[in-house]
Amino acid sequence: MKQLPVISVSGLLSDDAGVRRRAAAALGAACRDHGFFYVTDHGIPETRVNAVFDNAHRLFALPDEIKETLSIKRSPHNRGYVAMSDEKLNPEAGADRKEAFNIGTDFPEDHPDVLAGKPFRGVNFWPPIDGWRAQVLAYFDACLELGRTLHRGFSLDLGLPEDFFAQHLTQPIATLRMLHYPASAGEVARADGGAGTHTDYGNITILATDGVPGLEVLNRQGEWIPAPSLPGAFVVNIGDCLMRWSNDTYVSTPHRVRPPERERYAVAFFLEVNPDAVVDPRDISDAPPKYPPMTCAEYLASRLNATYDHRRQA
Ligand SMILES: O=C(O)CCC(=O)C(=O)O
Ligand SMILES: [Fe+2]
Repeated sequence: MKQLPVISVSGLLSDDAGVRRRAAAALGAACRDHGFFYVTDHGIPETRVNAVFDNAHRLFALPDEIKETLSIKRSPHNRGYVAMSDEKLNPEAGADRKEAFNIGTDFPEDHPDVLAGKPFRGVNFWPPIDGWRAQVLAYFDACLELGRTLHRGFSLDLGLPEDFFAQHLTQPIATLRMLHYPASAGEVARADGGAGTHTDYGNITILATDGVPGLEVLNRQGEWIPAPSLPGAFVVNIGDCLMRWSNDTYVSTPHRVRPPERERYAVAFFLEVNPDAVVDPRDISDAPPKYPPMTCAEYLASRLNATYDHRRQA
């Protein structure tokens, strides 16, 4: 494979069960064979995607003092601003040359789960920019809907009841993450200096990138192939949580971001499932389970703790 497969999701929305089943089989083949693919016909308007990039530009242009008031170090719930070099996606390689901003599933301050301090159930931090919150949440909701549609396809493909994942996606852990990579300015740097080689942690990631190259994916032959942005398409990849759940039927695939020649922006939507959902390979596979059952929140916390110094110190 030299190029990621392209999967149209329109068939997953058909009223005809046969059409849905065929669309799910094509999706499932991409999840088994590659774990990384483009998704087209997803129904999210270009204006919505453009608006979120515009808001990412406005956010990262804020002065450092303001971004620091929104720091992820003030949130036990993985929300807020991650400063340049504060993250190591590949802990063995060193710090990533990028800054990021995380928005989680939006809860009010007085929500019972927030008051109880449940993991990943916190308030978001909002930058002081007009219209920002509403536009970003609209994009968040659109990605969540697409994520639910894809999970209906996974259920069908995996031979489960079509609503198997829906019950675990009522109030999932989900993170919309804006990313900004500075121009490498011609320095010789690590091939994965923008984002260290890693697999994603959750069930799926829905990624939009601007036209600047940088993302690369490790194919089954062990070669790094570029994953350039394709107009109108998202890049979707399987994360480790769904790989575990499916007992390795679906695969999460290593990827990295090269330090880009020009500054680069990307917006990733990481979709997990409800925090208390038990991720148990026996739900999906009859083969001997390769992983013990774990809740989604436990699994995600274990992965984030390995990525951020501030979480281990807390
Ligand atoms: O910037 C990108 O294209 C990908 C970023 C990524 O892989 C991640 O944040 O998990
Ligand atoms: Fe990633």
